[in-house]
Amino acid sequence: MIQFSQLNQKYGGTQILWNLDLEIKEGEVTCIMGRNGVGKTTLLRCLMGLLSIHSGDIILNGQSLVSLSAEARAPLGVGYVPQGRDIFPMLTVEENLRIGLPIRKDKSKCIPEKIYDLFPVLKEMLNRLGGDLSGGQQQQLAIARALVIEPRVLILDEPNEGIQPNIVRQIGDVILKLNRDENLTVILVEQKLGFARRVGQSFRLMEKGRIVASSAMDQLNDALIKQYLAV
Ligand SMILES: Nc1ncnc2c1ncn2[C@@H]1O[C@H](COP(=O)(O)OP(=O)(O)OP(=O)(O)O)[C@@H](O)[C@H]1O
Repeated sequence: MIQFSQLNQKYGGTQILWNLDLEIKEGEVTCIMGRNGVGKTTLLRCLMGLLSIHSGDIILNGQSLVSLSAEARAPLGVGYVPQGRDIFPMLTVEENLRIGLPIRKDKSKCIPEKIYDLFPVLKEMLNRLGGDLSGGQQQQLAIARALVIEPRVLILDEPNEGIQPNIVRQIGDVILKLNRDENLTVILVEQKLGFARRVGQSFRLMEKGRIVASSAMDQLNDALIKQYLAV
């Protein structure tokens, strides 16, 4: 579904991604894992068009994305929940959610009821400012906002950072439900091993801007954890 080929990315003179090859399979929850600073967020930002790449290609369902602007990528069915959530604190919950409506294929003017079924807490807080929500509620809002566009692939960058356990569980339930019921493809950058094992079907381990191991989640063994994840 998504293929990264020989991707190279640099911040100024500092190269972060090195000839990176990666395949994301349709209908799978793929966890991208690795220690801090190995380039996980950089990879996602390249996919979303928020960073330009030096060379290589990113192909979504047969279409190369690299010449497309960030604005042109979301309508292809890519929903993005960035690290740190990036909700609009001075807009209400409803206004945050409505941002995605123009991108929907059906051009609906209403937020689908499904969003509130997945995140009931948001329905109770529609008129509250985004900045007044708790961290966990903001994360749920960020995921809901990405789902409003009806993505075929949902990209989540460390959705559980700083979030209390009961909300982490709810976020996991939502990912599992959407994957099971709608065959949603999910790319999840995740540091928490337990969460990755619970929701992920496969993993990709990164080190120094390269993919160093890829397999089914049940193959993520102690040796790999020690080599590429333990701090
Ligand atoms: N805007 C920037 N300018 C220069 N270097 C940057 C910039 N953003 C990130 N980097 C560097 O690129 C490298 C990869 O960062 P990135 O955020 O992609 O890693 P990560 O694997 O997502 O880490 P973390 O788990 O801490 O979020 C790091 O060395 C970081 O310092």
